[in-house]
Amino acid sequence: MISSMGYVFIAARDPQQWLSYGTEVLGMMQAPGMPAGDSVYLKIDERPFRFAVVPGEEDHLLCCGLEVRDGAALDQLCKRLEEAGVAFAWGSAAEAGERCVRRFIRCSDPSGNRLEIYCGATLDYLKFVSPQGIAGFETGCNGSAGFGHAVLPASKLEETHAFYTELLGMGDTDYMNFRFSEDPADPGLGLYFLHADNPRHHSLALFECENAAGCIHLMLEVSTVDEVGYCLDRVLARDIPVTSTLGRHTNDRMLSFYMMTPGGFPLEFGCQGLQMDWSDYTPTVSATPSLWGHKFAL
Ligand SMILES: Cc1ccc(O)c(O)c1CC[C@@H]1C(=O)CC[C@]2(C)C(=O)CC[C@@H]12
Ligand SMILES: [Fe+2]
Repeated sequence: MISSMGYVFIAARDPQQWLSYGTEVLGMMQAPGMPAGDSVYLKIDERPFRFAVVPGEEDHLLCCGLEVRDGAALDQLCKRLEEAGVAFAWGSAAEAGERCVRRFIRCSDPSGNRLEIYCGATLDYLKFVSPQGIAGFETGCNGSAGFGHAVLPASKLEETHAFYTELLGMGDTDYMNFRFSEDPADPGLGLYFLHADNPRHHSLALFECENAAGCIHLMLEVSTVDEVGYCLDRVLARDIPVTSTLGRHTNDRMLSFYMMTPGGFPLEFGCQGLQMDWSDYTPTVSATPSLWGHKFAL
């Protein structure tokens, strides 16, 4: 039912930090079609914006914007939330306008992650001109594959997984269990990878933990390995902490590295992620996160 991970709202003590980070390091574009003010809007494709950074008391992820295909899908989803007794509220017309969507609702998942679920996203078709010369980000036709993925903290892992799969209709892609100790009694920490109705291997992952920044990481995908390398050079030139070295993930074959953002959470920057066909897919359980590399510093 969810078609993609469309946008995020990020709270920042100083949104201007995100402007320089987003444009100079990530190669995103300051969104020309969005209001200039205290907030910073960053664009990577036909969508007016993908990251909205608004002034706040703390640096953290505010919410994820999940896209559904049309108004009927949104109404159907609301019915399911109502039947399940999940509280939600309609955004106002003015708020929908700010997001460049027709209609949206707000709700929270069982672990407290805030969501907006919307339909009717506007395509502004303003030419994407990367300040770092990136030809394009991988977001699918008209941005239908979303900006990338988000990994969210889920202290109530199983309940939260059920919320996204059974209520929102996302699909299981993969599961991993991380054991950080040798103790055989240690159950480890679970990580669910979930897909939306697009070819991206996962649009959302849920990691069994608490997290002050409200986000384990966000991911952006570019088209070539060179753009990943150029970005890594920009990161190193600015002494931005690399939270994981370059590596290739097992499950989605993404070649990526992770860096710290001004939001207090990392961002994964990668390429070559698998394009999946969900019509004939069996969810997997993976024993290891990476084929090579990805030495995590945190
Ligand atoms: C394993 C994996 C596959 C595909 C991805 O896009 C991806 O981000 C990951 C790694 C996710 C995960 C994380 O972000 C938090 C820290 C984790 C749990 C680790 O300590 C190893 C794998 C990491
Ligand atoms: Fe990731």
